[in-house]
Amino acid sequence: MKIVVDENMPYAHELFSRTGDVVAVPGRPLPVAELSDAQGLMVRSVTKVDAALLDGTSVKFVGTATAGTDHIDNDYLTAANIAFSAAPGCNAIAVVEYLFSALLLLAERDGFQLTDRTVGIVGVGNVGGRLQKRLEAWGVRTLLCDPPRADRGEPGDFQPLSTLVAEADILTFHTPLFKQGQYKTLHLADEALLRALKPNAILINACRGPVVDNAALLNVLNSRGDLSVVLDVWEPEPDLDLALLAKVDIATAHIAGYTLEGKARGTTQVFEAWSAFIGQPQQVSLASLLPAPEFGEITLRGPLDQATLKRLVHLVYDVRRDDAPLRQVAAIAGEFDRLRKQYQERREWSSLQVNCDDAAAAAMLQQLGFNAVHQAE
Ligand SMILES: NC(=O)C1=CN([C@@H]2O[C@H](COP(=O)(O)OP(=O)(O)OC[C@H]3O[C@@H](n4cnc5c(N)ncnc54)[C@H](O)[C@@H]3O)[C@@H](O)[C@H]2O)C=CC1
Ligand SMILES: O=C(O)C(=O)[C@H](O)COP(=O)(O)O
Repeated sequence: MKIVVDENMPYAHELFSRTGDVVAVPGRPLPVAELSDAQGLMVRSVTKVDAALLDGTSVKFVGTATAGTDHIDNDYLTAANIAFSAAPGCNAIAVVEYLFSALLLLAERDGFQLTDRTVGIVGVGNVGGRLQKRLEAWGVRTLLCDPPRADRGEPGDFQPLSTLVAEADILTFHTPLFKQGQYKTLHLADEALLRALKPNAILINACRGPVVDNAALLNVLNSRGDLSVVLDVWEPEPDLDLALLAKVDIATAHIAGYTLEGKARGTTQVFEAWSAFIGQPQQVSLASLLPAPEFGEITLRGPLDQATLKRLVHLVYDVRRDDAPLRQVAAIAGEFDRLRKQYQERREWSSLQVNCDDAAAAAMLQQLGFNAVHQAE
């Protein structure tokens, strides 16, 4: 049995070779000839999976080790009787930790406390929901917009997008990319929305580039110097607009979800689905795959304020390490994807044990997702 996997998928060789012969390939462009005799195809978001890729091949199962699925033609897969599985939520923690790093940096630069700001979260699923919990644990007011969940009558104080635009100091997008339909998100942040943002607002997009109209954003930034912008995703990728990049406060190459844990979860989720599909169901323990982190344990003495939280967060991950390289190479063809393929290992906050002599600090850090322990002295 031949299984073709994206080479940017940690642990894929180790896991999938339990069930067949594994061939690792680049995802953009993917060498189509490898698929003619393959039964399984495991991709990431950079590979468009449709009739053009799969017609005439022997592929019977497609897995994507990603949360987003806008690169998958589901109608085609159903019609062609090809099974499909994604990895919902695999990298949600990574995206939330990316956002905290960015927000703590902007708060320090502009001299504000996050607890004095209102954060509007558009799309309250795996990412948005975790973001809400961690922000609220820190004492930050959130406003939530998720029309599909509101229409299903799910519990939650869901507001119209216009309310978030009017009231949020920070507006962050965590929706799928829907190009059409009742819940269309393509250019959800259009020129009118961007112009209506509050004075000194912060706009964040870490879901899919086209959810924010990038041409409109550049127009608005040319006339509104008060806005701050954090972009992890771009319209288009990989050839992003260099004029926009120059105007953005924090800019990264679609790596918000790139913790080792997040990627490994993605691989294990699709491996488990694949192994069930071929009738050899296997469960994988993430802990058995992951190496020890670079920083394993630290002691925090005294209480936890925003400045201390920022230092702690940045011990594990500081988004500036991904901003600078993008600015250096964005103009060079192929470099956006190279940055993503050769991504320096990054871990989640839970990989750091924080020993605290202050019980309240330990309790807070636990709520935020650190492995915090109260050790009375
Ligand atoms: N930058 C990165 O590295 C990453 C990006 N993503 C992107 O972020 C998106 C969200 O990720 P998850 O939270 O894991 O997905 P999810 O599917 O768990 O949550 C998405 C939420 O958006 C809501 N939604 C759908 N249409 C909406 C609309 N028109 N307005 C407001 N809300 C709407 C859904 O009801 C759902 O609650 C993914 O679809 C993916 O495209 C996800 C992970 C990593
Ligand atoms: O999971 C998603 O959705 C993402 O956006 C991924 O983090 C993107 O990573 P690649 O699949 O493009 O490597």
